[in-house]
Amino acid sequence: MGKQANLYAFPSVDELASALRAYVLQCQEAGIARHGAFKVAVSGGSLPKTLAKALLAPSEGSNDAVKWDKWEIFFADERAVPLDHEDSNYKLVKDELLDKIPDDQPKPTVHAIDTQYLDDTQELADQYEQVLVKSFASRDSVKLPIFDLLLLGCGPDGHTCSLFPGHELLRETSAWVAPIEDSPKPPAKRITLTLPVVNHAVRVAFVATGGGKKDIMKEIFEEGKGLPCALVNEGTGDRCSWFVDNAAVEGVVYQRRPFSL
Ligand SMILES: O=C1O[C@H](COP(=O)(O)O)[C@@H](O)[C@H](O)[C@H]1O
Repeated sequence: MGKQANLYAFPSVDELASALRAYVLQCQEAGIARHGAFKVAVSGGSLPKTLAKALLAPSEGSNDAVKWDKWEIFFADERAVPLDHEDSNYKLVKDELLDKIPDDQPKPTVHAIDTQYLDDTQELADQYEQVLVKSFASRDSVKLPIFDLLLLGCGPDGHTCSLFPGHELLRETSAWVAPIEDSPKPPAKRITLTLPVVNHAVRVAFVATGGGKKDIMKEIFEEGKGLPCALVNEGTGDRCSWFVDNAAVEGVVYQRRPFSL
């Protein structure tokens, strides 16, 4: 059997956040060593809050520093709304994390959507794909962009990014970024990284917390059933790590690993 996703379960969100920090910083150092920058895409939903807990904690020395000036932050998915709209993933990440980076620290480069294309989700997706093309080199020279890290959430239906169970977008093979106009979770109009891009990342980390996630975690880890999160597990193997609290995996039959880098 091929290598499987790592499942790290913690008694509390604080313990999860501390391990997540160590993991993200290891990915940061690997990205900087590879190409002088850390290219990371983040989700909305419940992830930014836990991520902020991890990254805004005081540094415990030079090996534990968030090098914000090296960070290029992209969005794993985004809703087709203005950047100050309550549904905007950019606003969520800004409010929870970016605005709380202490003033004496450098700021990351943040790649938001271009809101002049909100009325045309295909164009919105194409324009965001061009942002990736500029950062990762041309589509002619690279078949797929390789993110250093994707930080993803898992919806209660098993969706991740804006890739929903049973949706035709799961079969997209060519686009890096795709529009969706019929998201079952509002708002309906969004753009998302496609499954091939997600599965091509150097590392993928899911964060899922709370008892509300345990039923879908059981389905993902015990049955799969083509759920988007399960497709990422299958596509990335042990490049994929789940950071969960015990409540999210209560009763889930899947081997937990002790966390270590
Ligand atoms: O709609 C979305 O939902 C997912 C999952 O959110 P969560 O609140 O259940 O963690 C999120 O990852 C995605 O970015 C967002 O657009």
